[in-house]
Amino acid sequence: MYRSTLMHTPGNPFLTPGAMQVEEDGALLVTDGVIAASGPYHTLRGSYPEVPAVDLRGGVLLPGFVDTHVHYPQVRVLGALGMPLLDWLDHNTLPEEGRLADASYARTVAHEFLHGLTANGTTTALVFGSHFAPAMDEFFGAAQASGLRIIAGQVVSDRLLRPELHTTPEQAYAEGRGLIGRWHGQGRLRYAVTPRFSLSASEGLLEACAALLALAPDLALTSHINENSREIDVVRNLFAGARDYLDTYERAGLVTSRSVLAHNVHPSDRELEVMAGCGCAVAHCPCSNSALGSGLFPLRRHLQAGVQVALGTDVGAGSGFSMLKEGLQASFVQQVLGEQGVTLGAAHLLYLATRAGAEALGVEAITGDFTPGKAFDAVYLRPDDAGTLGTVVRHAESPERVLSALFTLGSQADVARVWVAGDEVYAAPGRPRFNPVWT
Ligand SMILES: Nc1nc2[nH]cnc2c(=O)[nH]1
Ligand SMILES: [Zn+2]
Repeated sequence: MYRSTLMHTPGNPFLTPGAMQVEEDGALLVTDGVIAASGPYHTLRGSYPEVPAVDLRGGVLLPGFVDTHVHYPQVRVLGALGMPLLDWLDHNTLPEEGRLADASYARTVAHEFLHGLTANGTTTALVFGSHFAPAMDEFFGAAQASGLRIIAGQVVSDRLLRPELHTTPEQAYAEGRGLIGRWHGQGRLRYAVTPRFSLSASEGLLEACAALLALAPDLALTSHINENSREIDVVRNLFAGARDYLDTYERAGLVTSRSVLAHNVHPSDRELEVMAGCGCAVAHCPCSNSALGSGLFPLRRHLQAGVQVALGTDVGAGSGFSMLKEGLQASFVQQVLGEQGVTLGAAHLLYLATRAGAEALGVEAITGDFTPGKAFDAVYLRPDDAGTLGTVVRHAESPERVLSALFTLGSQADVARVWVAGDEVYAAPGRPRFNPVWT
């Protein structure tokens, strides 16, 4: 049993006011990694007098974060500011992605990347992989050892990047099939078919991706869409017969309820309608959109069309692995949009960072909130008493204000412990260990 302040969003606060549930002195009973009961601590204590409680008072226990868009080979190139997308790819990012041809280099990067996720409280992620199959074997091996829930795949491209990053439709299919056979469905791992974006993918390569997607019903598909105006112009010229950017994927059969497309900063109404109809989700990456000057995300139009939206950090165009920071930036972007924006309160941010991500990835029956029956995937945030966040939290007048302070001021430094399916996958170094106590 875990005793803490609990906050989670089993409902959707965009549809239902009051969708966030808070238990100021709450408890979760966890059996074999699954939440068996939840409620006020004293109620659970009465029902389960013999069960020891881990005392996590003084902080807040949230569902583990779900990052729906983050690039494994880009951890070392975080922090290059001031470039638009295509320059940033050419000058900053693709040279580094080429270095993952060396499997031992890739192994080190995989560990650095996975540590970034766990240390920030992310327990589930849809990960854009490397162009190299051996680098993906290294990654999946490390991901399996990390205990995280990871959906990832080899990135494929056959034009306009750098020659060493190009494949062919035949090679992409053969390597993807091998990786799916070795890793898809192993423990907490799943495979995502991953064409980089239509700009770097011929129609033949997109068809090879569709053939991979047909290999199993629970494979995912992820790519980029409508991120930057210059990128959109290039795609328009490359696919003369396509109605719009989405159509380049649609014609290949890649737009389904298993698809998660990142960015969509500049969608047409038709694209939003098709995405909503198919149940294709959008990974909104506000830090990346701001850093690359891609634009201000039209959240209101997505919500009105009924498109599922979740959050992604988009490391390395974004600003790090913190889903708290991503939530804050999402809120800032909507504020900057003025009347066209959607005011995002703490409950919206928590939903976008947890349950919405689980829905986008089709894993909401397993993770994303603390309803009994879900896995115990959780992050324990314990601000330092001496810091500004500690001061604000101590004086906050409501749990909602505590949560918005966590999004505003919280960081990796406040992540004390992280669990996936009841397994502790991270404990902050130098923090006191919380031993089970009888209370
Ligand atoms: N932000 C971002 N957009 C992309 N579009 C194609 N590749 C990338 C990438 O690595 N990052
Ligand atoms: Zn990306």
